[in-house]
Amino acid sequence: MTVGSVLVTGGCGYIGSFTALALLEADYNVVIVDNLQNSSKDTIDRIELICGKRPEFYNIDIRKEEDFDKVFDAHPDIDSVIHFAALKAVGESGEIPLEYYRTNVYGTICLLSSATKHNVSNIVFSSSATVYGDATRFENMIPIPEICPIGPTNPYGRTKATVESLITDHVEAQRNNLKKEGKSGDHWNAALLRYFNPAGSHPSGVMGEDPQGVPYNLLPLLAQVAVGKREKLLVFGDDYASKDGTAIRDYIHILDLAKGHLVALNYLRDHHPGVKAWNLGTGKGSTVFEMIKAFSDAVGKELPYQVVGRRAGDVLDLTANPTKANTELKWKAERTLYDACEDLWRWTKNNPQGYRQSPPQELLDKLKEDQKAGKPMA
Ligand SMILES: O=c1ccn([C@@H]2O[C@H](COP(=O)(O)OP(=O)(O)O[C@H]3O[C@H](CO)[C@H](O)[C@H](O)[C@H]3O)[C@@H](O)[C@H]2O)c(=O)[nH]1
Repeated sequence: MTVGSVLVTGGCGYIGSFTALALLEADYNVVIVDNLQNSSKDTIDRIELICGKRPEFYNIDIRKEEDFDKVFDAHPDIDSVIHFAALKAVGESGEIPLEYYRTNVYGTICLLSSATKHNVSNIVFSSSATVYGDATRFENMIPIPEICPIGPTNPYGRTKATVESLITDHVEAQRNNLKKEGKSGDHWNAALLRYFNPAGSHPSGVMGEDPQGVPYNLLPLLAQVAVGKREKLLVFGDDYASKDGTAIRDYIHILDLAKGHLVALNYLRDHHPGVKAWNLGTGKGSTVFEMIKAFSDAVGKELPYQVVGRRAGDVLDLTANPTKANTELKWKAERTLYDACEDLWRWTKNNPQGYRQSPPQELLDKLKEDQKAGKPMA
């Protein structure tokens, strides 16, 4: 028995694949579209390995509305979409902003236009805490609540903020237009999920983040230092106004984040709230030095680093106030930073080539044992 069918754009990527897994485990049908530019199709096999169900997959370009049309035509049961597909490197977004707007903004226009033709009216959008920019410019806005005015500091963040407006305008227009026709527009809903820094891997060690090319996020880079692929971590600035001078982020375990998408989708389907923004974070900030220490502890050795200058576009503190999601969605991050570091290390040491090699037999045997014993994996 399935509870519904969901299109997951970018479903082979890090957060997308874990969300696809959470949806399948909650008995949703999942259809993934992904162009595999920064992800691997092997993700699909790992999802199936863990939950015994396989999402459908289409390799499409989200900048082509007709590609979406074909997928929706083939799956008339889809009524919801979770939209991850996007370019996401902050630094790169300053070098090729047109590509960022073309993929992130125009790609979303293609999605919404096609979705509308096919009566797909629940939209969960993968936004980012980046939309807030430097929240320390206001008084009392750390940890950051959703009412904090947005003000992204880089083109990537501005594409996310633009897409939030785009989705809001479209959903509100659909609701109003249907009302004018004397119909209910209540089935048009959107969740704008502003999440903080995703971290960690699946506890089984068979699924994790597998960035293609050079990673640019702190934890994947630290993981490369731990396995000797990189000599040391460069710490971008120790002159911030934090307790140790390094910048503060709210690191949230990937399984908690994936669950947040599931509960947001269920909330849209059950409560028809219109458009809502929710922060998905833990409410606890950690500095870069604290993260180096936490991951070094998980690895069991000191990881070398060198302090260099600040990275352009970085801000001092992005820590969530997750109260709104805690109360409205009844969702709370349950896993600790320690869990995230342990899980990331298990994934990294067992899969040094990411998805390009099979996981070690002992992990597969352990997974089977846990499944037989009915142990919940997520
Ligand atoms: O080699 C590195 C990489 C990062 N950092 C520092 O580590 C912290 C985290 O940096 P990440 O690049 O891992 O993450 P960001 O906070 O810059 O951005 C991430 O989290 C954001 C929300 O908080 C957005 O979601 C964004 O898409 C995502 O990449 C920052 O203070 C950064 O300066 C380093 O010191 N050295």
